[in-house]
Amino acid sequence: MSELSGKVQTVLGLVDPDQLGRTMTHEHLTMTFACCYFPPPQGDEAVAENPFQMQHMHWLRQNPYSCHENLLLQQEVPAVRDELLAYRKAGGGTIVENTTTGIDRDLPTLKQLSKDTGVHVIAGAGYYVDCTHTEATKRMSVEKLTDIIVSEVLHGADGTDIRCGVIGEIGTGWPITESERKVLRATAHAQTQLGCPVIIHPGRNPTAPAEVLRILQEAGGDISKTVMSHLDRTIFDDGELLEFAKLGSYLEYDLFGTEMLDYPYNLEVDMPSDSQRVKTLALLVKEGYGDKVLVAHDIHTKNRLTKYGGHGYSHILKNIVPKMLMRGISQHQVDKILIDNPKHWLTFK
Ligand SMILES: CC(=O)NCCS(=O)(=O)O
Repeated sequence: MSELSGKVQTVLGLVDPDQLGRTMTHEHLTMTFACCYFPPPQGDEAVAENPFQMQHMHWLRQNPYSCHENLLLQQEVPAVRDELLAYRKAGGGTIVENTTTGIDRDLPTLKQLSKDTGVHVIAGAGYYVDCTHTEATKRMSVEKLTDIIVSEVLHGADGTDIRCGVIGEIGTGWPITESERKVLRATAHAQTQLGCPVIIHPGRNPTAPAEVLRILQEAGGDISKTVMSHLDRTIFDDGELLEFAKLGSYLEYDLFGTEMLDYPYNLEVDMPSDSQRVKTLALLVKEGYGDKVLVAHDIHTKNRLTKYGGHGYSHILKNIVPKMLMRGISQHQVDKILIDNPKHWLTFK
């Protein structure tokens, strides 16, 4: 039996799963999202150049990806440290930091943030979406990719001895590219060796999540230990959602706090409000999927930090939990979503 078995691996080492407490399973503390810059609407170029003023905050919420500076979360380490202290005060215990290769993972900073704040931080192994894969990555065999991912968990990543505790977020687009398929197969092979948690960023099409699970399953992956992220911007029809839920992965609503009229990466998408997200969680619980639901904010741009008038990492604990209770989700069920489900997912087999 490996030393990881029955434990959770944080950036500060192995911990007992009962120590995690309330857990956000999909956040970023330091990363760059420059890969996904989207040009501003015509006529808004001047605002986009200089957006961090009070009168531009609404614009920034509507167009977060159209300002280069907004995509550089890695410049905000002191603000993130303050946010983590506030998160602890609000009752938070753990954050899964989903930054993988391609969007500037910074393990020494994650380790320091965890030491400074007492929040458990779990880092992600593997690769983000195709446009961030280097030519060298694209040329690698599945076996080579598997070895790298396994080593990031067992020995440390990016030339450090800081070890990752999950694989992901593994990035996929729509359609899924050949390079992304190889990374998915490598993810499944690494998961088979390690018995570890996996988390997926699906493409923006309602059929993308099921297709990813199919590829993972064919390569031997453990779907019951895999999280499907970003369902709030991916599957909109309740019937389709319940069909997808039958496949057995964790179901993650991780864009809490995001309000935007036009979702630039897919204009077909109507981004739900937080109230609509809570309604969907209540549906999943009622239909018997309460032990599969996970939640987070997926903070990946500056404007979502409280420093810039955003909701911050404590929004779910402070505002969404009361709303969940008001909409008939029991305290017992809330505790499952925030404590028990993350704990079971994050514990190595
Ligand atoms: C960092 C990341 O991948 N966030 C997801 C943004 S998306 O617009 O929901 O795809």
